[in-house]
Amino acid sequence: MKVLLHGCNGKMGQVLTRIISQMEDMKIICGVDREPNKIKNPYPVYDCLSKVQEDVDVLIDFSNHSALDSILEFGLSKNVPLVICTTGFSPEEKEKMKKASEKIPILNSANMSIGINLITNLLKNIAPILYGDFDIEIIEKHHNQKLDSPSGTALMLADAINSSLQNSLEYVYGRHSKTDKRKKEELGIHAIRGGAIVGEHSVIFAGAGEVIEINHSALSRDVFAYGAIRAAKFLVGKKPNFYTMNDVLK
Ligand SMILES: NC(=O)C1=CN([C@@H]2O[C@H](COP(=O)(O)OP(=O)(O)OC[C@H]3O[C@@H](n4cnc5c(N)ncnc54)[C@H](O)[C@@H]3O)[C@@H](O)[C@H]2O)C=CC1
Ligand SMILES: O=C(O)C1=N[C@H](C(=O)O)C[C@H](O)C1
Repeated sequence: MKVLLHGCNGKMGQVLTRIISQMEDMKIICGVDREPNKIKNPYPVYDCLSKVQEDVDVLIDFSNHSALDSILEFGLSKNVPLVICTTGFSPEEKEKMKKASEKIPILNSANMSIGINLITNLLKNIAPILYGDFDIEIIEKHHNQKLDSPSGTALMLADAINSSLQNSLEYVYGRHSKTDKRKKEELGIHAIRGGAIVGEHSVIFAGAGEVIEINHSALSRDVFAYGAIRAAKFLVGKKPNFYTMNDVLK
């Protein structure tokens, strides 16, 4: 399988470079990064997708939401499936992704780990049982280089809870300057940034007499890279559609 790695010189790009270099059934044919010369890679790196001439089977993206238009244009014009792992997309950008997936297979997930995707499903089952007696809050912690906040995963977990409650919740991002009491329909989302934290998410159900906390810690970035590789293998050969990690794990 021939891979184009978009965002190849970033933290995730370099983890994928290391892992795929040890694989026999996958090869990075070329990379794209807006800082193409930052790192010496064992494959050619271009500063934009329009310079790519190589034939590839799949594009894996860990870059920045601002690159979405060029990624969709590349996928649509060359009929290349896209595994989009970047976070921080606006609702309009997510809509563009879904529209493009009518023509090419696109897989998008804010978190490529098995654990977070299992928790997402679990939350859809337990939130309707607990809601009413329990207040729901999400806390996420990440390294000090992360650009988007709250994390894509925190939003994905919040959306899973909200969709199981007929989208009746109001997201409250932090509580700074708030002077009124918490309302039942609030879903608090809180972001912490520091050091080298890879990625930690807690969903808290706080009741009058007990607290349930569901935690996930990524111990290294390898877990996301292995998920992206699994997603790429899943996506090649699939019909045009919008896929998530749930489809991969089914
Ligand atoms: N879905 C998942 O499981 C995971 C998603 N992520 C997301 O992946 C993205 C990248 O994460 P990191 O590797 O930690 O970030 P990073 O900042 O270390 O790397 C991003 C790379 O993309 C490049 N880049 C930025 N804008 C670009 C553009 N317009 N065109 C081409 N290249 C561009 C940068 O030069 C950099 O080398 C973030 O959005 C992050 O939240 C990160 C880890 C796991
Ligand atoms: O930027 C990161 O590092 C991560 N980003 C993703 C997110 O925004 O949820 C996933 C993971 O937690 C690491």
